[in-house]
Amino acid sequence: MAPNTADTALWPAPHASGAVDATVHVPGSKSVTNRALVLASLSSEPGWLRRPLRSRDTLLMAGALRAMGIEIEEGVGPDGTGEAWRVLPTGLRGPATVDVGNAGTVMRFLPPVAALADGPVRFDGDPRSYERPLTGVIDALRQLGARIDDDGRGALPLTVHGSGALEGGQVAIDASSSSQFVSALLLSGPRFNQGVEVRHTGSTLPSMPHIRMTVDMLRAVGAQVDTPESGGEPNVWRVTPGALLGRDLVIEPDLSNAQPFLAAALVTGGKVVIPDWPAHTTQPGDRLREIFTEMGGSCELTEYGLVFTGSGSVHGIDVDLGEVGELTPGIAAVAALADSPSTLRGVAHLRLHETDRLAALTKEINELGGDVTETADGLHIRPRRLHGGVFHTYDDHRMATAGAILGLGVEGVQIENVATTAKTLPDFPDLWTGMLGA
Ligand SMILES: O=C(O)C1=C[C@@H](OP(=O)(O)O)[C@@H](O)[C@H](O)C1
Ligand SMILES: C=C(OP(=O)(O)O)C(=O)O
Repeated sequence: MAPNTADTALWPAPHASGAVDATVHVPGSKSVTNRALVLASLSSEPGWLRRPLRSRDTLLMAGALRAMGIEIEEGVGPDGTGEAWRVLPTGLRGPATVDVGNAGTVMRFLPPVAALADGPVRFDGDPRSYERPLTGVIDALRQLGARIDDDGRGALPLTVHGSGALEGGQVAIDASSSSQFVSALLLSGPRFNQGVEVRHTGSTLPSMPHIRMTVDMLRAVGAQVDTPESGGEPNVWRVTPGALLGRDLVIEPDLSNAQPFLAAALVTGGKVVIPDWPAHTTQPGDRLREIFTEMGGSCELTEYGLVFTGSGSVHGIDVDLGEVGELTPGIAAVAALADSPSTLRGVAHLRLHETDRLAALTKEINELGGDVTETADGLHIRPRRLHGGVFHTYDDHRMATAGAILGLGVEGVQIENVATTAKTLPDFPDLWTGMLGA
């Protein structure tokens, strides 16, 4: 299937002439929006998503659920303000065809949903989606009673032969390559006849905050979930079968997409305010308050939102990003502009993200004159004086935003295919130039 139209045009990344001082309204969270769409589709009553993210990944999720018979009406919310989507769950139908694009959430969260449809559901996507791991989901669904046709590689393309119900029960998987395997099975678990018990058998498990997000959102729609943190066995999650409630959910801003704007305050010694930063959240981007403070900034969480201020100095950091891997490209970009070296650890699984992010960051920063080396599970970054040049993005939204951060401090950086930010943040170029007052 054809990838998202690649835009090979070069976008001159704006160079900051001084300290930024801006308020940036960041659109809704990809991870929350796509979980909310799945849960609302599996509910026994209609629900609302308010301030959903409208981006390639969330529109692919909505399109896929619609293909399986769910009605999703896009409009304004019950109180007449702001965008809201109304989800009307109906029986899940096949035959259907799902385009996952390169969305991990779509390719992992929907095969379990498809197992509940009453006919075959064919999954296909961008060329990169064929390379991203899916074994945990495919093997688990087979153990739980589903029939799946694939080409034996444990990846897309594939067809799930839904039979209207799935027995469910106990399953053991290795989710060391993606936390999304665990989230996928838990999200549909309440609708399996016996619910589901997922046991992770691998030695590491990335992105724990995203698994907590899954558990919290399941509980918010009435599911009963037992977790290692609630006194259960380590690495075991249990979801009891039961009906899910329709909710009226306000989607939080995407804190990982707030990262480039916070980085702008940090590298220019300026100030950026992100309204509606949640006081409590499972989003991994919340760790930026601590990480970017250690790198030289300071922040204050007010009722209005997060106020983040750079000091004019940017320091290197030695940090394990295993829990918050999607923050790595932005942290690497800041680290390349710092006054001391950095070591980013715990992120070997990033080699299987939108692109091999460790290889891509190393190559692209070094081509601007940087000194980055790959380690077994991360990056060493020794800041050097950088120069302008083309920053390739490999259809990876976070490579594009990382390049924009570098451009603030380095004149003449040109980002290839900035349009790839549409995966999770279609407004990025306008928000960025707006922040800079251009
Ligand atoms: O469940 C989610 O919404 C996500 C989980 C993480 O995936 P991995 O565990 O595969 O890194 C994260 O990197 C991705 O951006 C979103
Ligand atoms: C890894 C990411 O996305 P996906 O949901 O496609 O895995 C990401 O957004 O950084």
